[in-house]
Amino acid sequence: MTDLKALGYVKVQTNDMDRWRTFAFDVLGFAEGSGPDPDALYLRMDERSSRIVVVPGETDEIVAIGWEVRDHAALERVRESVERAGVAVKPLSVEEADARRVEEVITFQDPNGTALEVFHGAVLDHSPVVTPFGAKFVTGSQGLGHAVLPVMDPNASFEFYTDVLGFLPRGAFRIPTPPEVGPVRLRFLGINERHHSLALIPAPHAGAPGLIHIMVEVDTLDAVGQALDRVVKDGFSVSSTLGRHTNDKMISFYVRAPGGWDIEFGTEGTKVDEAHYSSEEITADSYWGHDWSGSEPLAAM
Ligand SMILES: Cc1ccc(O)c(O)c1CC[C@@H]1C(=O)CC[C@]2(C)C(=O)CC[C@@H]12
Ligand SMILES: [Fe+2]
Repeated sequence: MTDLKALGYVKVQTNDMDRWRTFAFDVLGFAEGSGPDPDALYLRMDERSSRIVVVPGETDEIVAIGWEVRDHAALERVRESVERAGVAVKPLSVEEADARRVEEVITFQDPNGTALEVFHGAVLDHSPVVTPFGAKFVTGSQGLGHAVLPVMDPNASFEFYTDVLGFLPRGAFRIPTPPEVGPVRLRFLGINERHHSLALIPAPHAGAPGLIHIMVEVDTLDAVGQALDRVVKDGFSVSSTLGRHTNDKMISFYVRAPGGWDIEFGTEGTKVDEAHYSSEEITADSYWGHDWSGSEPLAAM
């Protein structure tokens, strides 16, 4: 049983803040959130003050992934488990926790060098969530969505996330490769009813951007279609056309964010009942759609 409850927040940096501002608010339709850094963009989806934080930087890359636990006791259990695995854990200061709008937060690196944060006690913003095009994001106990990370050592990463952090395997997809390459499996991992909060894709190199995609879910197909219309109209690159995935049943499209990774924007994700679930291997990524042929190469691949 894992103490991690949900994907809480994601922080990324970019060298094109202006394009990101347009992308976040005018195209994808996030609400404007709040936070302490006047130079940052705070993307709001729900009663949290922000779910995605975009800060200026030299390079485009992931800064931190925030995983949520129930309370202080759960945070202590995670800290002990990570330390037992031989990984150094750093508690962040009260000021650093305040800046993240949480009560307490620790940080450590996953085997790929990605900075993870584990926190409890999110501070809520009770003002209405006013998204520019009226979209409603699906979050709550399912968290903000999912993150897909490139990993250089897939087995070490899978073992860390399952054995140390308690993620549950939620199936795999064997990526079609020539026989001489051997099996390459994209692995899905969950911690709540969302089919996957994390997926790991074997990739050749570490470093920027350290991210394949972030998925966010809205509550209607119309909101997905309307976002896709704005993506095309504003000249953002559609990495994958609309399609329905075979595992989480989500209807989504993928759009290239400034920085060489994608936002997956979807709806109709199924909910997993862990009491009756077994891990399965899908043999196609989608029932229909999801044509990647127009995609610019991912920076991580
Ligand atoms: C297969 C799948 C099921 C559910 C998801 O939410 C999901 O993101 C995926 C994987 C999509 C995946 C990708 O993001 C990068 C390029 C990939 C590896 C492909 O070339 C096929 C599947 C693609
Ligand atoms: Fe995805």
